[in-house]
Amino acid sequence: MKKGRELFVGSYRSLHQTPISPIQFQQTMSHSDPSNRYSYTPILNWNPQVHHYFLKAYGADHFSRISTALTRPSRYSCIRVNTLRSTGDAVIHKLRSLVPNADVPPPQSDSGDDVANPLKECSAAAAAPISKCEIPGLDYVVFVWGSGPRRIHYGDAPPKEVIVSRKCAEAVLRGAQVYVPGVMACSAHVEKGDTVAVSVAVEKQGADGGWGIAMTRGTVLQGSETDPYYFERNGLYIGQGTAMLSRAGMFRVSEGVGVDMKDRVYELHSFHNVLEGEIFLQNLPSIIAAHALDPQKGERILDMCAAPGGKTTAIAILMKDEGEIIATDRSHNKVLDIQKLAAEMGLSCIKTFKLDALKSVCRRDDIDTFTDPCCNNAKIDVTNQVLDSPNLQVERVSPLVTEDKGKKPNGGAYVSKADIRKNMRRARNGPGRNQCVGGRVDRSKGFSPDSFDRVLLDAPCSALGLRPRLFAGEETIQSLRNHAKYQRRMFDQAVQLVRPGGIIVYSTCTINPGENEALVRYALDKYKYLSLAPQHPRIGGPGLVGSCEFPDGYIEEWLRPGEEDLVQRFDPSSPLDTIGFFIAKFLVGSKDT
Ligand SMILES: C[S@@+](CC[C@H](N)C(=O)[O-])C[C@H]1O[C@@H](n2cnc3c(N)ncnc32)[C@H](O)[C@@H]1O
Repeated sequence: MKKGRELFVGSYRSLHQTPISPIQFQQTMSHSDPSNRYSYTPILNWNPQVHHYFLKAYGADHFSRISTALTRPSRYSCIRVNTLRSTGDAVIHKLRSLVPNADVPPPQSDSGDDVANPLKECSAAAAAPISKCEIPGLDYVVFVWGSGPRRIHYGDAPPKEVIVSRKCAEAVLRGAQVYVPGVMACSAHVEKGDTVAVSVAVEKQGADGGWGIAMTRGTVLQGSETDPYYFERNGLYIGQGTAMLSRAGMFRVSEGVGVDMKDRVYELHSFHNVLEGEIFLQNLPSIIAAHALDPQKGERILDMCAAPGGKTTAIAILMKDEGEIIATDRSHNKVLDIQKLAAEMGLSCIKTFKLDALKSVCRRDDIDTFTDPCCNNAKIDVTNQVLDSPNLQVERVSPLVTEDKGKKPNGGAYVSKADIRKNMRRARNGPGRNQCVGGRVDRSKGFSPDSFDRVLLDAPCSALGLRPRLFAGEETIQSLRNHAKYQRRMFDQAVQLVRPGGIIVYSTCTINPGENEALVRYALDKYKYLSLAPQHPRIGGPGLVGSCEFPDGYIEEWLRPGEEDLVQRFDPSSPLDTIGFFIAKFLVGSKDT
C-alpha cells in the first residue's frame, strides 16, 4: 500500500514518549552478536525527535526500510550522455572496453535481497551489466551495474585494521579508494603491502548530547577490546585492501591513496575521468527534474542554485544549447565548477553568476539606474555585474573602466574613484585571492521580475535522501525547519522572476516532508495563481497527504487529496533504488488575479 495516497493527520506528540523503536531494538540486537562483527549492517542514527517525526510520516516499517536503504549505495551507476557529442549506443560501446566484466551478467547480492531487476520499470535489459534506459525520451541514459552487499572473508585470524572517517567510508562505498586524510586509526606494525580490513568510525553521542568521534587521528589499534570504537565497529566493515603505506606513512603524508581497496562490500565502477565531456554521472531523479522543467529551445531559463551544474548542463542539452540559461550560485568556487563543466561539455548557452538566491530579484533602484541612461548611479564593481533591462537583455559591465568622464563607460554608468583605485591596484597586484583560484566569476545584482520563461530551484536542503549515508543525527527538528524557511524565501524569489504562463520546478534531495510537501502547500496557499502541473516522465511515487502536529503546537501541512500524483517523490527504499528526491512543477498563471 502506498503511504502517499493515505490521508494522514497525526500528532507527533504521542510518539514522543516512546523509549526505543522496534527497528532500533532489532538493530541493536544484531550488532551485539559477535558473529556479525566483520559484516556491513549499519544502523542509521537519527536525532530522536526527527526519528519520531519520520515514524509518524512514513510508519515504522516503511521508515525502517528507508533508513536501511540510505545506508547503502544504489546498486547501479546512472550515466547521462551528452547527446550533443555522442549517443547512448556509442557510449555503451566505449564503456564495454572500460568496464571490467562488461559481458558478465551483474553479480547478485550475497544478502539474498531481490536485486534481479530493480530497474525493470525503466530498463528491460537491466540484467545486462550495461543497459540503456527505456523510459521514453531517456534513451541517452545508461545504467552500469554494480553489486552488493557482498560478504567479505577477512581471514581466520583477527585482521590488521584501518579505521576511516565516515565521509571517507561513504566515498569508498560509492567506489572511491581510501585516501590518507580519511584514515583515522591503524593497527600497530602495518607495513606497505599488508592486507587490512577497513571499518568506519561513526559519530556517537557524548555526555553533553552532542555527536562526535571520540578518537584522535593516528590512534594505534592493538586488536583488543580496549581499542577505541572496538564494539561500535561491529557491523561497520566496508571491505579490505592493500596498505599503500606503512602505518607511520599514513599519518605522515597529507595526500595519496592509503589503502587500495581490493574487496568491497559494494562494487561500483568508478567513472572518474572517464569519457570527460561525453558523459556525466548523475542520479536518475536529477535527470528527471531537468525533464520536468521541459525547457524549450530559445527560452530564457534561470537555474537558481546551480552548482556544480549537473542539472544546468542537462537543461542546456535538452535545449540543444539554444537559448539562454542563467546559472547562479552563491559560492564563487562553485560557480567556477559550473563554468568548468559547461566548457567540458561544450555548452555555450550557459551564463554563470555569483548571486545569493535570496536576492535574485534586483532592487527597484537597480533597474532604474540601469534603464535610465541619464542616471549616473549604477556602480561598477571590480568583478562584472549583470543588470536586466525590462526588455530582458542581459548587459555585462566591463570591469576595464577609464576615468574619462566625457566617455561614460557602459552607456552612462558612473565609476567611483574608489572603484578606479581598486582596479588600478588590481592591475598592479594581480587579480586577488578570490580570482586566482581558477578563473573569473561575474557577480549579479539580480534580475527583473517576470523576466524568465522557466526557473529551476534545486534548493539547498537537509540532503537526507543522499546515499550512502552512515549518520543522520546532525539534523534536529529546528534545523529541518530552518531549511524549510530558507527554501520558502528562495521560492518567493523564483515566483517573482517567472513570467505569467511560465514554469517553476522545485526539487530537493531530502526525504523530509517539511522541505517537500510543506513547501508545495506554502506555495499553493500563498500564491493563488500557482497550480501544480503534471510532470513527464513520471516514475517517482506520490507525495504525502495530510499534516503533522509538533509538540510546540506548530502544524505542518502537506498535500491535499488529489495533489499527491502531481508531484514525484523518489523513495530510496523503492525498487528504483535511487536517492531520496522530490520534484514539484508549478504553472504560473496571471499574476493580476
Ligand atoms: C542541491 S545543490 C545544487 C545542485 C545543482 N542544482 C546540480 O544539479 O548540480 C544546492 C546549491 O545551492 C547553493 N546555495 C546554497 N545557498 C544558496 C544561496 N543562498 N544562494 C545561491 N545558492 C545557494 C549551494 O552552494 C549548492 O551549490
